Amino acid sequence: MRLSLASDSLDGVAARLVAEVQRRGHSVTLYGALAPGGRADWAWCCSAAAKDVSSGQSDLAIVCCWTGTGASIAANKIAGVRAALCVDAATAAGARRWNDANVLALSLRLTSDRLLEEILDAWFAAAPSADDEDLANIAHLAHLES
Ligand SMILES: O=C(CO)[C@H](O)[C@H](O)COP(=O)(O)O
Repeated sequence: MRLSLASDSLDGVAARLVAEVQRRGHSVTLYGALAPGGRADWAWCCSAAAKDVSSGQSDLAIVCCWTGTGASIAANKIAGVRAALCVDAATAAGARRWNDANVLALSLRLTSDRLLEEILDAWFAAAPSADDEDLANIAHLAHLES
């Protein structure tokens, strides 16, 4: 898959994130502190990664900041984006399955190297649900956005 990755700093697991995503065979487009030269503030770099998903340039995005909150808020401002701040593997799997989340937001403060691997494994393994109830929820999000 094509992934856009953004982080406002190289603290914590940000650098490892790039390697872990590539190790899983995905191509990456980098923003913020992951791509020196670009604007690294969380509102800018995380929304830029989310715009790639909205435009179809990327399949998914992963956005990071110290808390993960700014990253998720910025991404969720972009049309068609459903960003989920995940702190463990079960939450990441649920976000993909029930929320059809197309952007994963991570906290650099909370996410250890081990946790990163677990979250990414769960995130990539899970697929959006085809249940009517789940699809209705996602459709309602689109309605709220329109
Ligand atoms: O968590 C964040 C936003 O939600 C940012 O990573 C945090 O505000 C960055 O702070 P600083 O630029 O002082 O390192």
